[in-house]
Amino acid sequence: MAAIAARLITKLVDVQDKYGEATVVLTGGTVGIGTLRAVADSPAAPAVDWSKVNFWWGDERFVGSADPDRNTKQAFDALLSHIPVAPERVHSPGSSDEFGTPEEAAEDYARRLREAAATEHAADMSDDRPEEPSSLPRIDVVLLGVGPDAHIASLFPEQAGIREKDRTVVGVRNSPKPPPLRISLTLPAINTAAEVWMVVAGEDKAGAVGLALAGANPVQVPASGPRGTSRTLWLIDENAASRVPQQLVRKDAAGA
Ligand SMILES: O=C(O)[C@H](O)[C@@H](O)[C@H](O)[C@H](O)COP(=O)(O)O
Repeated sequence: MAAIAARLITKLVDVQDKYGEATVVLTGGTVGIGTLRAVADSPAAPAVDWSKVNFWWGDERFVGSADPDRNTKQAFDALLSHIPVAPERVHSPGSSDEFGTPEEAAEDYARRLREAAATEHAADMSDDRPEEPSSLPRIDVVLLGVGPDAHIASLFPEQAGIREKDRTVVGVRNSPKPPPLRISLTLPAINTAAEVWMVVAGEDKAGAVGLALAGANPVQVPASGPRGTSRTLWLIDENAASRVPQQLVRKDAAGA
């Protein structure tokens, strides 16, 4: 995960050079959180101006705000509490302390994303600025783990979330991975990002990765759906890559 961390640090520095700030969407799970820990441990971490990084989450478990299951809490423990973030740039999805249902928390999160997009639109003085603000701010990098069933964020095979076409954020019930209640960005929202990085490790993911790279239908294999507008990177270890045709594997990515 040190290699993914180094790549992320470099990316954030590059984006800050270009735009003055950078926006990253984090994920939960062992690889997502392990990557953040590796960023915190990296001697290159101070190269990023962390006070000018906007943090959002691709999904969150709908539990109490102090629950150790919260992706945001795990991200704070792994990285955010070790770097000088600007609190107003850290956009944690709402918890079950603040909202009665995951759908209400999803609506609130979608509203905050819209507001960030509107603020960005108002500040954009460029000639090619669109007339209307979009419903999402510019996203530079989305990190996504992949489950053994090929889920990404909290979009699970055959469930309503992965079929969602209109909304940017959905409430999720009956998640096969505990806890059952979650909120998640939708695939159309994820696919507005410039870069999507699939971060995957372990042999139990090999089937999911193989099917995704073979171009399976995202409703059955959500991991085949994400596409960054500039690029989509698969940063996977050798075990997770064991069912990918060898011609598609670039060895420098192995062990990432
Ligand atoms: O909240 C979550 O659980 C996730 O965001 C989920 O999508 C995760 O990223 C994958 O399940 C991969 O998790 P692992 O890296 O632990 O396999």
